Amino acid sequence: MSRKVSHSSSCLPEQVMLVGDSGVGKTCLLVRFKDGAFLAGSFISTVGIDFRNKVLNIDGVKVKLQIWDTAGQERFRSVTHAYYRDAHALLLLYDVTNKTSFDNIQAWLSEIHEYAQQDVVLMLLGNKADATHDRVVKREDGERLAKEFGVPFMETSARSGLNVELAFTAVAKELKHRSMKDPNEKFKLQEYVSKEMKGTGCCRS
Ligand SMILES: Nc1nc2c(ncn2[C@@H]2O[C@H](COP(=O)(O)OP(=O)(O)OP(=O)(O)O)[C@@H](O)[C@H]2O)c(=O)[nH]1
Repeated sequence: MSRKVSHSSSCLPEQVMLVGDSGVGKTCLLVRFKDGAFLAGSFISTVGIDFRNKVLNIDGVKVKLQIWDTAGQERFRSVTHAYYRDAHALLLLYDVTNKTSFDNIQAWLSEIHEYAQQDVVLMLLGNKADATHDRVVKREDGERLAKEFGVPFMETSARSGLNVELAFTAVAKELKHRSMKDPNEKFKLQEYVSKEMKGTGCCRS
């Protein structure tokens, strides 16, 4: 995707899309990030696509994120396809308590390669890391898969807030650096994520 103008200076929003199977927690992750709350209770599936805006201050520069929450259900897949090409970043989620959602990541990646821009910023998130008793996908499995496909990875929890801010901030930093005119200023998303990431042990955020 060639974006010659600086989005930060032209105030155009950076478009970040949340994708993954139905029920992995895309809406909850967005609500946690936007409002700092967890949507507990009955699960209402997203219909089609929804979006929220949030402005982040990244190293003194305002970065506007327009975050699209897509429906994970198969029947809305054609709607989602239409939005891929305009996305600057994709957060691909699976649910650590749902093996099928993890097994489907390869299919999601194929879809992303087919429909999204070649240089789209991509990050893999293993959500519901708080659900220790129900966990069926180990963190190492997520790490292995991410390494295999060369994408940054972290576990998150919309319930506890673990790494939620970090996931969006990391993407915003990468997008900001890409839109800057100074090519000498390099930002390494993978390194930043590894440095800042919190584990799922005793010290959750
Ligand atoms: N324990 C736990 N439950 C979560 C977490 N995130 C979401 N959930 C629960 O998982 C269910 C589905 O969450 P949603 O955010 O609606 O899932 P979605 O991916 O947006 O689903 P679709 O809209 O159908 O694509 C809800 O019952 C949430 O309360 C989390 O981090 N931890």
